Amino acid sequence: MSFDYDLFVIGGGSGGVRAARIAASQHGARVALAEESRMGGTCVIRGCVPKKLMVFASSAHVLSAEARGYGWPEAQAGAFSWPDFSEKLHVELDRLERAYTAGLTKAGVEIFPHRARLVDAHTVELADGSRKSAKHILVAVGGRPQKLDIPGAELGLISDDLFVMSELPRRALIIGGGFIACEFAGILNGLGTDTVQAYRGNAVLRGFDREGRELMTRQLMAAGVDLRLGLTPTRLEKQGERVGVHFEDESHEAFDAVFFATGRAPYTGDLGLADIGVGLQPNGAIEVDEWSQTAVPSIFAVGDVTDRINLTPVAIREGHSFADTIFGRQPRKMDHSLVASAVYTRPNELGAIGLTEEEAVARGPVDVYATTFRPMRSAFAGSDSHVMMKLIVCCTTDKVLGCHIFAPEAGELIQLAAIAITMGATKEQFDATVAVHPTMAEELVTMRQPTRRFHDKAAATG
Ligand SMILES: Cc1cc2nc3c(=O)[nH]c(=O)nc-3n(C[C@H](O)[C@H](O)[C@H](O)COP(=O)(O)OP(=O)(O)OC[C@H]3O[C@@H](n4cnc5c(N)ncnc54)[C@H](O)[C@@H]3O)c2cc1C
Ligand SMILES: NC(=O)c1ccc[n+]([C@@H]2O[C@H](COP(=O)([O-])OP(=O)(O)OC[C@H]3O[C@@H](n4cnc5c(N)ncnc54)[C@H](O)[C@@H]3O)[C@@H](O)[C@H]2O)c1
Repeated sequence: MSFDYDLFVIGGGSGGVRAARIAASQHGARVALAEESRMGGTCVIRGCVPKKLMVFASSAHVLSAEARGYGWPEAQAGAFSWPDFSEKLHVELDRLERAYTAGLTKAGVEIFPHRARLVDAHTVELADGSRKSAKHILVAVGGRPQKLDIPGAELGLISDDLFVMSELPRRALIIGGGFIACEFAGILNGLGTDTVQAYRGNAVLRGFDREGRELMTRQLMAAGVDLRLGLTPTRLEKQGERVGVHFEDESHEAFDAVFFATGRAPYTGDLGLADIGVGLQPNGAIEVDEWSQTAVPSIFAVGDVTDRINLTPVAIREGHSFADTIFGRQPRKMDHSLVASAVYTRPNELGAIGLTEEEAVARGPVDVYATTFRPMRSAFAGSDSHVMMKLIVCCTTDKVLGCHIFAPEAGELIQLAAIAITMGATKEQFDATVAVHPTMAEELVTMRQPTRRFHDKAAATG
């Protein structure tokens, strides 16, 4: 049977672009890709990249406060110009979008600027009505932000909206306590918006190490975010130009903008997947095996649409592994067992890899090496900001099972710790590493005595 292409990719985001480019340029496959919106997807256009640039923009007050502590009494951030920043931001995103498109074109990938859906195991239909056949189809359509199912939810915004606002809200509510809620609360607060964050739990960032969560919760409050724990909105209503919000505790307040940061869901509606036998989970995620293959052998899926670990480097690695396996005769699986991540806030970020203390203790036996301290950098400047370095060590193998860092640039630090931990480094090897002094991260190689020992699993968990 002959096909128009060897591979048709649906979705030009992190996973789809990488798979298409590698299949075409390194393995000589005939590849086409459909993208319904902008090339680059969530990470480049409405996620990691604009978010991180906004984190940098929002750091000015923290930096100027530190400068005052270091003998620059007049250091002030001054007024922030959203129009200036926004114009520059969009020039940069346009440049990146062009670079992604050029990379694919150079690799020989044919691009269709349309929405695509599946017709059968080897055929996709584009929004212009044309149909294309392919030996393999890769679904890499990502996810979409989810609002809460409450009356008036249509008055609320989602993360995509932050990057295209014509002006910054004077007073904003962010609903949620996950990655996006914490990063957005930090950004808006840092840019001068009066920011309220409502989270239903008792410490933000569920799933992260408990101590890190508590430090992040305190940091958000200390930075000026009005973080309200144990609170959920029940209804939104129009209140003139503003949005009125009713909460569970029967309180009511008005905001210029309300952002739902309440999770994302795989974007599989109306793709025709179930009709052709592709298995879906209740939340719409495509079911795949360890090779990212669906129940239909010619159809594969990578990235957020599979709801495994929803991070850009994971989508990229899954897409790359798929292309090498299918077109390069180099079978490679993505290993999801050790993936580092970071939450980008100021002054400290939270970086993590591997088991949290709570997960490790439940498995036992483990030793925990942890230190929380005021580093000389913030102490000298007169700030009360505390950092944390933590290693979780298996008592049987001496392997470092987890590392948690709450510190300035923790994203950068955890990236380096992740190399050693992915290589299977032991605590003895961490200890054998000579410190770099004076740094905060030297604590990772100088903690000699366990802070807590959990040798009896029953006692530890009981
Ligand atoms: C605000 C925010 C901040 C983030 N920050 C980080 C971070 O700092 N670090 C990190 O690692 N991750 C971050 N993420 C997560 C990261 O962006 C995603 O994990 C990553 O983009 C997933 O890549 P993907 O290829 O699966 O999907 P996407 O990048 O979402 O790409 C899917 C593409 O498919 C297109 N598409 C969808 N349906 C169709 C269709 N039917 N036909 C044609 N095209 C279609 C979409 O338009 C989109 O371009 C962030 C996410 C958000 C929302
Ligand atoms: N720095 C990063 O790497 C980064 C940044 C942003 C996003 N991301 C990725 O994007 C994904 C989506 O981010 P997110 O912050 O939207 O999701 P999330 O899963 O991290 O957080 C969702 C939040 O919404 C709350 N929530 C969910 N349902 C609720 C309900 N019914 N009532 C009240 N609260 C509710 C949850 O308690 C949680 O605090 C992340 O999981 C992550 O994989 C990564």
